[in-house]
Amino acid sequence: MTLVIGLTGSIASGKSTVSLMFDDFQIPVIDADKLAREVVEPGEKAYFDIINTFGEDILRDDKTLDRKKLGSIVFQDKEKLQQLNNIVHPAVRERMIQQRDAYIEQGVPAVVLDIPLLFESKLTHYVDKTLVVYVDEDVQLKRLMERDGFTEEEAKNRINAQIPVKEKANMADAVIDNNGTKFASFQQLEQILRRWQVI
Ligand SMILES: CC(C)(COP(=O)(O)OP(=O)(O)OC[C@H]1O[C@@H](n2cnc3c(N)ncnc32)[C@H](O)[C@@H]1O)[C@@H](O)C(=O)NCCC(=O)NCCS
Ligand SMILES: Nc1ncnc2c1ncn2[C@@H]1O[C@H](COP(=O)(O)OP(=O)(O)OP(=O)(O)O)[C@@H](O)[C@H]1O
Repeated sequence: MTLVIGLTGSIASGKSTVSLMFDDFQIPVIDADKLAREVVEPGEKAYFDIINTFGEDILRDDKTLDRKKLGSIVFQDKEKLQQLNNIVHPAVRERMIQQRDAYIEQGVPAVVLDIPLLFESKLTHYVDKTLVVYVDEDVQLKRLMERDGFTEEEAKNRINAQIPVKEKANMADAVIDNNGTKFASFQQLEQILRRWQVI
């Protein structure tokens, strides 16, 4: 039996940081952000749908998507964000399910679906257990501004496009408190995986 773990959090709460730690336990990770980048590469259906909806202005000189520009449009306009989600999400889900099922078929003990919008998009039925990477809001804001060079307003727009991470923590089967060091988070992950009997 394969345990399917849904890993989530809020923007810059530390999902990617924790997702790398699964490597130490030989547990594979399927990354929704990565798939969302693949499905909008030039030539893909979602790429053309995005140009039809948002215009050629959101392309860079080399015809790839200008993600910063598209982000600054959709994160200040809920309707436009919804339009983008409607284009990108179906293609991401299809690839995610295909990959999840291939791992289940191989009989691995556990597989992780790293999905930022696991709760927002009501995808919890894709997984057996939910794991939330939590940080306090002030730490989240600081790490986001530092990592992406956003102003406070830009960072808050992105944070506000998701359910507050505190609420997600309340809905989760397990929570990693990522306010401390990365090593402290690693130790919490190890304990959770032992409790779930996958290591
Ligand atoms: C708007 C886009 C082009 C901005 O790209 P950018 O490279 O700056 O950010 P990236 O994709 O790496 O996402 C960073 C983080 O932003 C947050 N985020 C991304 N998309 C969304 C969204 N639709 N709603 C809320 N938060 C989001 C997530 O926490 C994600 O981890 C891009 O995020 C996108 O195409 N989003 C729509 C697809 C989507 O929902 N992806 C998330 C997982 S399926
Ligand atoms: N415990 C920690 N201590 C210090 N810095 C951390 C810690 N965890 C994560 N960070 C840093 O905070 C930033 C956000 O972390 P990360 O990129 O893992 O978040 P994320 O949830 O994957 O973000 P996104 O939703 O944008 O994909 C990164 O710069 C990362 O190096």
